[in-house]
Amino acid sequence: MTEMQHHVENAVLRLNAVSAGYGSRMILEGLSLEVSRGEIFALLGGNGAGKSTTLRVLLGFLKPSGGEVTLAGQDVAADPAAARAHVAYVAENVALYEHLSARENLAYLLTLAGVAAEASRIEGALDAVGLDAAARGRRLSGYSKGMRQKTAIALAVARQVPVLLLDEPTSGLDPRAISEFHDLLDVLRARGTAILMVTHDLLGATQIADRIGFLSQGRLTQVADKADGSAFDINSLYQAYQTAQPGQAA
Ligand SMILES: Nc1ncnc2c1ncn2[C@@H]1O[C@H](COP(=O)(O)OP(=O)(O)OP(=O)(O)O)[C@@H](O)[C@H]1O
Repeated sequence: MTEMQHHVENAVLRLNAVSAGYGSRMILEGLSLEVSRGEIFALLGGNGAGKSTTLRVLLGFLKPSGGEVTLAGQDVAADPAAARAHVAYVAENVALYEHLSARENLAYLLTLAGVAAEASRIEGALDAVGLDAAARGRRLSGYSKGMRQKTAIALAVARQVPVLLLDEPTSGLDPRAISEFHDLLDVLRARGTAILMVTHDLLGATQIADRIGFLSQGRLTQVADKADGSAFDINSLYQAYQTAQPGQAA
């Protein structure tokens, strides 16, 4: 297999020259971005840069006016429901059932997703995310934000989806919860999950991401790759971030 083929086959999440917007207002203008198996891509950009719009396009809720979007090889525009079967999306404010326990949430949501809700699958997923065993039978209404997030990610683990989309996952988490969250992302990366994480946390991104991209005016203006050590220096990235946001405070 050639280098090029290898790259394309490993790209589980792929946006190719995507343009999308609302009415006549274009937000994404020829955005190309790929995330491979076992890769964490952090997407940064100022308010209104189009990060959430990118997630909406990936989830098939906003149809691009140009370009292609594929998840695990499935064209999103051709069959959004089929594409969504390959992806788990964890919003900033995790949407789960407050009156149900973590176990009950998983059992219910797995059933809705058409996945067998066996106890062993549920416990295995809750083990993988490190949710305290004593809390698993308690209602979510008493959970911290970090525990809710673990529960939401456990659903992704139990569904065995190849793609995970995270929207500002560390906002509102304390340093210890952020560190646990990063450990969890490490586990998912090792399992081969392709992770796209929208964040404002540049420091956290340098700690956990393999690549960091800056979105500005509907395009990726900079992509830093951890494999190139110097490119992951926080100071130069901060400057790149500022440059990517003309007229905006970072
Ligand atoms: N449903 C909508 N209809 C019209 N315009 C919208 C809609 N949703 C978002 N926009 C506009 O699209 C632009 C990009 O929004 P988007 O939410 O993608 O930005 P973002 O990068 O996620 O920003 P933030 O960091 O503030 O969450 C913004 O100017 C926003 O006002």
